[in-house]
Amino acid sequence: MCKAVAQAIKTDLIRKTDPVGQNSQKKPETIFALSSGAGTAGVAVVRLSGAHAFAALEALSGKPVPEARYAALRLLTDGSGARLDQALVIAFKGPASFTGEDVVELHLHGGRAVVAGVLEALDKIQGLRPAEPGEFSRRAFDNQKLDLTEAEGLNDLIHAQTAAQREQALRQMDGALRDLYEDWRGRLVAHLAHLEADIDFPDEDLPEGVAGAVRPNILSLKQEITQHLVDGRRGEALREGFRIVIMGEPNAGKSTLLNSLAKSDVAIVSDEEGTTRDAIEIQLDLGGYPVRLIDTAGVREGQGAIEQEGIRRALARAEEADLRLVLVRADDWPKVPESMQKWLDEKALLVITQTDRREAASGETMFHVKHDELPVGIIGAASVSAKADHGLDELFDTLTDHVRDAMAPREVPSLTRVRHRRALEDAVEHLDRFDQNAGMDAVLAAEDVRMAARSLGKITGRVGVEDILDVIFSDFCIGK
Ligand SMILES: Nc1nc2c(c(=O)[nH]1)N(C=O)[C@@H](CNc1ccc(C(=O)N[C@@H](CCC(=O)O)C(=O)O)cc1)CN2
Ligand SMILES: Nc1nc2c(ncn2[C@@H]2O[C@H](COP(=O)(O)OP(=O)(O)OP(=O)(O)O)[C@@H](O)[C@H]2O)c(=O)[nH]1
Ligand SMILES: [Mg+2]
Repeated sequence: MCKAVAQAIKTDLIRKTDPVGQNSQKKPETIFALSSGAGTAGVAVVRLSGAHAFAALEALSGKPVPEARYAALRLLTDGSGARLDQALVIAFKGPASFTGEDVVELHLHGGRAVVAGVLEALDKIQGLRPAEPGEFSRRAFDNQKLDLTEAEGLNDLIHAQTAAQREQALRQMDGALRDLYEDWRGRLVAHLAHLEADIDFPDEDLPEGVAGAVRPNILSLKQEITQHLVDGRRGEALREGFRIVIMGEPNAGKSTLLNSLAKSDVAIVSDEEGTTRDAIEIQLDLGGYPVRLIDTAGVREGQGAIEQEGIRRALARAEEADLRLVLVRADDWPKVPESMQKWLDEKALLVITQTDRREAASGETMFHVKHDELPVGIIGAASVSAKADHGLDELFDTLTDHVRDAMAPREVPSLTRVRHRRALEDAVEHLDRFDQNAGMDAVLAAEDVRMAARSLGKITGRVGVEDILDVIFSDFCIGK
């Protein structure tokens, strides 16, 4: 019975670790799309990929395809002979191309009529059709030019807004995450081979069985994965933007601070309490790191349904913040409003606002926060006056330092996506189960390791991902 199970596991392992692409049977159609950005530019690039790409170029140019990977100037005309453009064209012979198929690039003049005319002419050619979003990258994946982490890195690079995002995306495209996850998977598969051999041919010299012997190795691997999981969201924050939420009572000066940091008049400011209702989000680049700065409704006992909903949203944003700026008016300090006390924790920076008013009222020349008045456990404190333009540069620098600390790359590449996080959590769960089964049931223990290896394989796309591929690639732009 055991042998049958072991055989089944082995067969499954071999089948499931087959790269997905090799199972795709039918010849894909030839696709085309505008691959350069939307809007008029000097040059626009239309890309074709598939078996009919070269024939299509011959049809448009009326000439033989130029030598692979050499640019050539060609007059393009449509089926009725109307001139479309004097274009630079390049052919890439598969498999030495981005997709692994025959690829043609048409470098056109960027005008609307040129691009539209060429796309229309291509659409009329037999065997060609417009590409779906991400379809070029999907083909590169199917032809093993990219694994999923590299494809996701490519998509991140296209959307990178800051230097640090670009750096992280390039690192992922270089295969940094693939190497890390494949290394872990490879080690699990090696352990699995031993476990399965032991099921077939038990080793009488090892009373605990092989499961007992490989247990320490597997547990230390689990430890490595767990360590990677608790990196404080740094890679994800870098991809999505680090969320800084401004919160406080009405009239604390939240919207004023947002406008100061944004250096732009984004949010309405007034001395009426409850001015801001919707959360207002802006994007900042702090030292190359992407930040989403969010102004929220002042927290108090809400006056009416709309304000109450605003406050509910404010608290929801505060909950998911990476950093909270908790604003307290200098006039109130050192009293902290009841509603803000619970938010002064290890994710909070206390910001004392409107110091000019307190100085005017008390005659203090320079307002200072006394160290022993600060709540324990918070990140730090700052004091500002928007009116006197005081402390804002310092706050800006403090935020930049904090954001850099939170997102700067480390030696080991960071986790960048929830999809990867879920798969790694699954793997850890299976390894926990292995730990429980190891001394008791060799067959179950082997199965747990196999499942953990499968979870890791899903990240790079080695196994069992057919169902999620459409979701992943449809997130890409058309032409990519
Ligand atoms: N004009 C143009 N520029 C572009 C792209 C493109 O597709 N076209 N790229 C699109 O993303 C990026 C470059 N990426 C590319 C990646 C691989 C191959 C390629 O031909 N690979 C072959 C040969 C490799 C080699 O010669 O070293 C292969 O992998 O076999 C081409 C472009 C950025 N710039
Ligand atoms: N003197 C002085 N007044 C300020 C300062 N910052 C903000 N104010 C004033 O304080 C009032 C409230 O400012 P807002 O920025 O609208 O306050 P808020 O926290 O966004 O208020 P709500 O949106 O109602 O929750 C406005 O009249 C501002 O002009 C400051 O540094 N000094
Ligand atoms: Mg406001």
